[in-house]
Amino acid sequence: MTEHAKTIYESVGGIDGLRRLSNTFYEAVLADPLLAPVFAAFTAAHIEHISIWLSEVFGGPARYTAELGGHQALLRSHLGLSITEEQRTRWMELMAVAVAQELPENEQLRRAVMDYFDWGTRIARDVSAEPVGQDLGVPGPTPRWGLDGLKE
Ligand code: HEM
Repeated sequence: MTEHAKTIYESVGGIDGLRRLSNTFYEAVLADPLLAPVFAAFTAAHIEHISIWLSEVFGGPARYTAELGGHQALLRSHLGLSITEEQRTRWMELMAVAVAQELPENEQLRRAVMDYFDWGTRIARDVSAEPVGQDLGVPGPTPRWGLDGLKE
């Protein structure tokens, strides 16, 4: 019998694991002089929304698509933020610390998660250069990410 290969979502402890990761990460973001100004409009709902998004990307339920506007809404929430490469790099550094603190000690798992964030933050940075209200067309469905990277 072949064992069911676990999704990243399952391996990190489902949405509760992703909530812990998000909480730890945003605590650091909001204390960071380079990133705090970008998140001036931050609310607690942001942590829940990112946990729901990450759950879907990492192989859990498709709730972001069903309840929060899906891939297009995710992209739209970054319009107009003008994220610099320096800010993106700091975002990654703080996320690496949160991943080391909150995720299981499994190097393959941690690397796959950080690979997703490296990929996703580049998209966020590029979209953020476009003005608020920009028509993004219809993006593909919410990406799904596994231990081997982006799934087609
Ligand atoms: C893989 C990378 C990323 C993911 C998965 C992600 C995810 C999200 C999600 C789900 C939202 C919507 C939150 C909501 O509905 O309340 C959001 C908004 C936002 N994101 Fe990102 N994001 C990423 C990268 C970044 C980066 C690199 C920055 C800036 C350095 C950034 C800054 C923001 C800001 C300022 C908002 C609006 C916050 C607010 O509404 O209070 N994001 N992001």
